[in-house]
Amino acid sequence: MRKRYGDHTAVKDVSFTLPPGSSLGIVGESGSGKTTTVRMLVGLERPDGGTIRIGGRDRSAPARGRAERLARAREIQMVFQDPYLSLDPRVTVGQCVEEVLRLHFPMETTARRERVAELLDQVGLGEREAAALPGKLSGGQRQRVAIARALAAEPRVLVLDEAVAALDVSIQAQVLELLGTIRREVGIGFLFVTHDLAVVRHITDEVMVLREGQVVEAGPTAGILDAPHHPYTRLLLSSVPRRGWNPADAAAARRSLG
Ligand SMILES: Nc1ncnc2c1ncn2[C@@H]1O[C@H](COP(=O)(O)OP(=O)(O)OP(=O)(O)O)[C@@H](O)[C@H]1O
Repeated sequence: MRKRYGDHTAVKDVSFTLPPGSSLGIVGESGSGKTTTVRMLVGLERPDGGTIRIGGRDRSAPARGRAERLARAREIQMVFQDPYLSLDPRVTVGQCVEEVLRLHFPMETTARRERVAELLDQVGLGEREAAALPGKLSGGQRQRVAIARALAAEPRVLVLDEAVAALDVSIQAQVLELLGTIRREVGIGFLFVTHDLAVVRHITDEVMVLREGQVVEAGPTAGILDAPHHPYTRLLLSSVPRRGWNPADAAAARRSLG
């Protein structure tokens, strides 16, 4: 698929397949086109060219009517980096999850409330959190709410755009573990947008490296991270701070790539 903004091409040529239940990482420097790619998938941006198909349904053209929009929304859900912005501060956690159920599934109120409790339980939240406004929760808890809300639609694919980037490292680990469990239990596919290669190693089977709106390298995660072929991938790996890391070397490698 392709996307231009004015005379700047944000996504030139990106194409991939996500088998059911698998997890694909999309990595690349800031501005490489990661977010634009997933925004096209979920329907927040319109592609200028190419085809998008989820579960056999073509979604390259804009949705026609409410039923079609809803059906598309059910198939792919997104969790953003900042749940402060994506959760309504005036709506309790329980109501926020319930709204999604009301939108997608006709159900008796009692059954719906039970399902809300079940979804919150799945992400490690209880009655106390269900009754709270998002502002009363920690960052990690809010991200759990965003995950429960996305799961409520029972999507085939969950897009996580820097979904753990804003969390403390220890909370990050808990949320990543939770996501791993959910993938095993629910069999949902993950598209994980991140600049963090440690996260990629932990949570994805395959990885796709984007540079200036194009895929420079793609394949099984361990292979790419342990033996990258493309100089740009090597550069991304050498830019990760670790013992003995020298920022000057990483900056020089970046300059030599142009
Ligand atoms: N709405 C927009 N209008 C104009 N240009 C845009 C818009 N959205 C993105 N771009 C440009 O498209 C390019 C790709 O941006 P994109 O956000 O997809 O990159 P990214 O890899 O997700 O970066 P980051 O990690 O910083 O979010 C950038 O050069 C960006 O400035």
